[in-house]
Amino acid sequence: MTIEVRDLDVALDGRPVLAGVSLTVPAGSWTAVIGPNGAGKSTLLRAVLGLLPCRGGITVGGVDPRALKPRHRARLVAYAPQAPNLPAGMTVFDYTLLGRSPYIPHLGRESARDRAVVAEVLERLDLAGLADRELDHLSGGERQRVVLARALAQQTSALLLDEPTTALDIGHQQQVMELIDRLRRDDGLTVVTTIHDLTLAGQYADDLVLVSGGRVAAAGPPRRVLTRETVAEHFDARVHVTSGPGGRPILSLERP
Ligand SMILES: Nc1ncnc2c1ncn2[C@@H]1O[C@H](COP(=O)(O)OP(=O)(O)OP(=O)(O)O)[C@@H](O)[C@H]1O
Repeated sequence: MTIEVRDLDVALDGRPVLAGVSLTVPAGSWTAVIGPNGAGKSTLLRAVLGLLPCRGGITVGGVDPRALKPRHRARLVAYAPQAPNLPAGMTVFDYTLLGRSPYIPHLGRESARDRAVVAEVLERLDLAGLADRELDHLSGGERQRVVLARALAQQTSALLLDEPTTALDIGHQQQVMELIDRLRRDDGLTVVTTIHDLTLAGQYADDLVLVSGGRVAAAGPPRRVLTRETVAEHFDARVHVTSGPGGRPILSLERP
């Protein structure tokens, strides 16, 4: 399911946040949106979801999500926000089951299949042992995986993930990135993630889109986008870039 954004303008509180943003994410591919703090990355994901008033073209699988009712939109594209509100007292299983809401009839109950999908997702995310735990009794990294679990339980063809790895230790970072990669290969998912770890972004994504000051400053394969000069210009950081496996760039900070 291809995601297309054309000449997107978003203003929040009367202030332009994104201007003239265009990008294409081919079906079954993974694009990472990178950029400095406040550049507009999360705003871009929320606009693609149809959650923000904006000007410009947006289609997911040829459909404009802004034209859909929330229930139908949630069957088209799933979203894991950076800092969601997690209801205290709710269990991991029940929270993940919320991802099945778009499939449960009004005034109806979840089916055995809905519960089986949730159990499978929890298993894949190494959360099965925490299924009965309340959300406010989880670590930050566990909470982050539960938010991802809810999005995966929606079983959409397009997945938007805002900073899916920030609170995770290195093992769980790798596990989550490998899982996302496997899902898109096995199930043909189209994935867009924002991510701050540039090396991690470059290791996994097919394409990077660098958003800076609300505009697309660079886009393309990681080795073209992640250059020493680009990182210096847009992040004000000094890095050394080497070529890793498959020519993918590996960045290390250089002390001034
Ligand atoms: N509801 C809002 N009203 C007004 N301004 C907002 C609102 N939400 C975000 N902004 C502003 O829009 C800009 C872009 O924010 P956004 O969260 O998209 O950035 P980001 O690139 O995701 O940043 P970070 O890397 O820090 O998460 C920021 O200047 C932010 O202060």
